Amino acid sequence: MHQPPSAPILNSFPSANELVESLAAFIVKLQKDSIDKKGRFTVAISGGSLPKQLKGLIGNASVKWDKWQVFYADERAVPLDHPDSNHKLCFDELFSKVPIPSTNIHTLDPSFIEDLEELSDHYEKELIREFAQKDSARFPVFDLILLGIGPDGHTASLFPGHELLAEEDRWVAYIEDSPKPPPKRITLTYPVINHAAQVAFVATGEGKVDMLSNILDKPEEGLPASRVKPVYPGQLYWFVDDAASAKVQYPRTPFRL
Ligand SMILES: O=C(O)[C@H](O)[C@@H](O)[C@H](O)[C@H](O)COP(=O)(O)O
Repeated sequence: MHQPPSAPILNSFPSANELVESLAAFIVKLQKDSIDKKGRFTVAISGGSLPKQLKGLIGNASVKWDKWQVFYADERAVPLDHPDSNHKLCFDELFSKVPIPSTNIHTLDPSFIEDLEELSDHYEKELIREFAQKDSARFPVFDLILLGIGPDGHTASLFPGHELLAEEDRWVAYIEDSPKPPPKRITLTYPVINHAAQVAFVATGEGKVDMLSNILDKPEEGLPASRVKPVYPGQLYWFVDDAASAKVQYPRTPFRL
């Protein structure tokens, strides 16, 4: 019998520093468990303010960068050195500052950016290469997917009311009309996000306060971020600061590893 998804775990921190340090400790622990079990750690990362929140990993001797396989939860259809590129953002904020082999970072193929169908198919094949022969599951099982939330409740490039919310089959899909610029993007789909072993949202600042309480206290509204419900035994975590969670009624859990 199928178990229902576990309830999200909400960790709220009084300061930005405590959040950054706790998030790094959480990631290092998941990394160790994954490497002990499978010899690798598969992570998907989105853009926005998230890469900056990962600075607790820089200079951290416990991080085994050569065992990481990094994908982007969503990416903009632009060259890799374009100011809108999530890869450029992550590279500037994190990957240029740590000893990760460049072959462990799975970027989109910039030669396909004019053709979104090709671009997303190609990225899906990149995932298949990493996951399909190693795991026999229908969908890839990322060890960790790290996501942000937008002011309209979007996450990755899954926007309210968009047909991509109903995607049940593809691993990677494209969007040509993103309400957040730039309009052309590719994104992991819900089946992939919801098959991850762990998913963590990171959201900080009072600008997120109303949206955070909508997502956590009114999941029945079906905002894109509320639809992130990893299938059992997957677990969803929230790493937020007290400014962002000020209006949330949903119970907080004291942070522990
Ligand atoms: O490429 C993107 O646009 C992002 O992946 C997007 O989903 C982002 O994570 C949210 O919009 C939150 O952005 P902030 O953290 O900047 O608020």
